[in-house]
Parts: sequence; C-alpha cells; structure tokens
Amino acid sequence: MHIEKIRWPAPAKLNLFLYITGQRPDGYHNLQTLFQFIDHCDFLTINANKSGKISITPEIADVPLESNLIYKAARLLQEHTQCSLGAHIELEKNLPMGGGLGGGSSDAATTLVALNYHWQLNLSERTLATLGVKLGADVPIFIHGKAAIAEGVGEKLTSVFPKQPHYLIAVPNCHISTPDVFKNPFLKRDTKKLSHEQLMNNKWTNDCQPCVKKNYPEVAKTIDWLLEYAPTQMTGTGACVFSTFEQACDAESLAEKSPNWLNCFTTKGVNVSPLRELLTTKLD
Ligand SMILES: C[C@@](CO)(OP(=O)(O)O)[C@H](O)COP(=O)(O)OP(=O)(O)OC[C@H]1O[C@@H](n2ccc(N)nc2=O)[C@H](O)[C@@H]1O
Ligand SMILES: Nc1ncnc2c1ncn2[C@@H]1O[C@H](COP(=O)(O)OP(=O)(O)O)[C@@H](O)[C@H]1O
Repeated sequence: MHIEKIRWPAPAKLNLFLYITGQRPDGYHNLQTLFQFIDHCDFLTINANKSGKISITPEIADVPLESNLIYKAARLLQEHTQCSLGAHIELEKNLPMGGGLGGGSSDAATTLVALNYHWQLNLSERTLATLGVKLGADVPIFIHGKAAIAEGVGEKLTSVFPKQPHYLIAVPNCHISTPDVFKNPFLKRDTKKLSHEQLMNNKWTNDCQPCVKKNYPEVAKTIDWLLEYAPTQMTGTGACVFSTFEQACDAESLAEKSPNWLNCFTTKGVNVSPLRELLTTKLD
C-alpha cells in the first residue's frame, strides 16, 4: 500500500463537438463527440488505510455518501479486486455539478486511478475503464486522459490533437438533466456519421444545443450574449457554455466586462489531462 498522502486532480472536460448519429434498441444514443480537458479541477486528497472503510469529507450537499460517485467508484474497485484496504478522501469540489463539465464522472475516474495506485492493484487502464463505464458514460475518457473522439455511447476512444485554446466557461443558473435532453422528441438524432478527418476539419457544433436553447432561456441568453464577442457553444447536454480565444488576455477581459448575471471563469484547453500528467511524470 502507498501510504503517502497525494492530492489528485479530477479535471473537467468539454465536448468541442457532439453529434448524435442514431439510437440503439436499448434507448441509448450513439455519438461522435470530441473531448478535450480543461485546466480546472476538483481535487481528491487520498490517505490510504487498512480499515476497509471509505470515508469522504466534506459531504456534497444533496448527494448522500452512497450516491457519491467517489464512494461508488471506491466500492466497485474493492468488490472487483476483493481488496480489504480502505481510504479517507478529502474532496475540494470546484466544478459546477450537472453542468455538462463531467465533474462527477471525473471524480469517479480519479478515484479508480488513484486507489489503483494507493492499493497497488495493478489493474490496466482498460480494466479501470470497463469498471468506470458502469458509473457513467464519460468515466472512460477521464481514465484515458488524452483528448479523443468518442464513439458508440462514448466508450470507443481515438486520441486526437485539437488546438489548445483559452476558454471562457459560463455556468448558467439552471440544472439540466441528461436523460431529459435525450428524451426530447425534437432532438436531432440522425446526423450522418463522418470520418475522423472530416469531423476534425468541419465547423464544430452540438446537436443538443438547439433543444436546450429552446427549453432553457438562461442558456439561450448566455450563448447569445457571448456570441457577440467570440465563437461560443454548449458542452455536452448543457448547461455550461464555452467561448474560444487564442489569447488568455482576451478571455479574461471578456470575463471582466461580462454582466453580473453571467457566472463565468477562464481556463485553458489541454490535450493531456492533469491526472495523466501526475501519473506519468510525477509518480512513475
Ligand atoms: C452525452 C454526454 C456527453 O459528454 O453528456 P454530459 O453528461 O457530459 O452533458 C455524456 O456522455 C452523458 O454521460 P452521463 O451523464 O454519464 O450519462 P449516463 O449517466 O451514462 O446516462 C444518463 C442517461 O442519458 C441517456 N443517454 C446517455 C448517453 C448516451 N450516449 N445516450 C443516452 O441516451 C440515457 O437515457 C441514460 O440513462
Ligand atoms: N462526486 C460527485 N460530483 C458531482 N456530482 C456527483 C458526484 N457524485 C454524484 N453526483 C451526482 O451526479 C450528477 C451529475 O454530476 P456532473 O458529473 O457534475 O454533471 P454532468 O455530467 O452534467 O457534467 C450531480 O447532479 C450529482 O447529483
């Protein structure tokens, strides 16, 4: 067991494009989506112990321990490996919840990767991803840790190298349920499947955005305000929105002059996740 206390990052992701290419018999939708990470993270400080128990502080408001994806990921790993070790996890929750930035999935992925290290389980990335997908469709990309086109329901990953621009991320004040977006009868679900080369060279859009804009005026108002200044689009099933800039100073000056109702922060796109950076450069 690695007993040293380590502060592990759990970064957010953006869907730089998101196309729905069909629906499977089980109701899930087939996607073609481009994931890139941003340098804005939750942090999990992990202290491994021999208790067999998983404790997390502080609690997340409205998320009981048994529903916390960190707890679920740790339990799944214990069950899969019959490991009798435990851990105390201190969570710094910086990512907005339910905003399409994937914070819950990222916390789960970081838990799997980190406990695999602390408990010296030696599970492969593939095994961790197979366990992780049971917790959420986006967990495998966070375990992969490299910008990628995801296909199927998000499990088929191909690494790509998009530009790493600066972003202004806006967090509209509304909660959007992913299942509700996928249930919307007006959702475009027949986008033609394209080759990776075509996908990377075309203008990037998000098939969920028109329906979400129609049903959530806060999202529409945010996109329309930002579009006056920079290319802007929604990530995932919303509600967060990102505007793209070549220079950090342009993102920052737009954030400074944004109206009070627009809750936002600036960050940079990264093709290697901070979690993968930590694993490959500092812990090897
Ligand atoms: C579509 C994405 C793109 O990143 O949206 P965001 O959640 O990030 O906004 C994700 O893959 C979402 O992943 P996640 O939020 O983990 O979704 P899940 O819990 O696996 O699925 C929630 C529900 O959404 C629907 N769903 C989800 C993914 C998918 N490819 N097809 C679907 O139809 C299903 O009804 C499913 O029960
Ligand atoms: N550790 C966690 N962090 C965030 N959300 C969590 C966590 N555990 C469970 N959840 C639940 O998962 C939901 C989706 O969270 P999140 O991944 O942040 O959203 P999204 O998939 O839209 O980016 C939350 O609303 C919350 O109820």
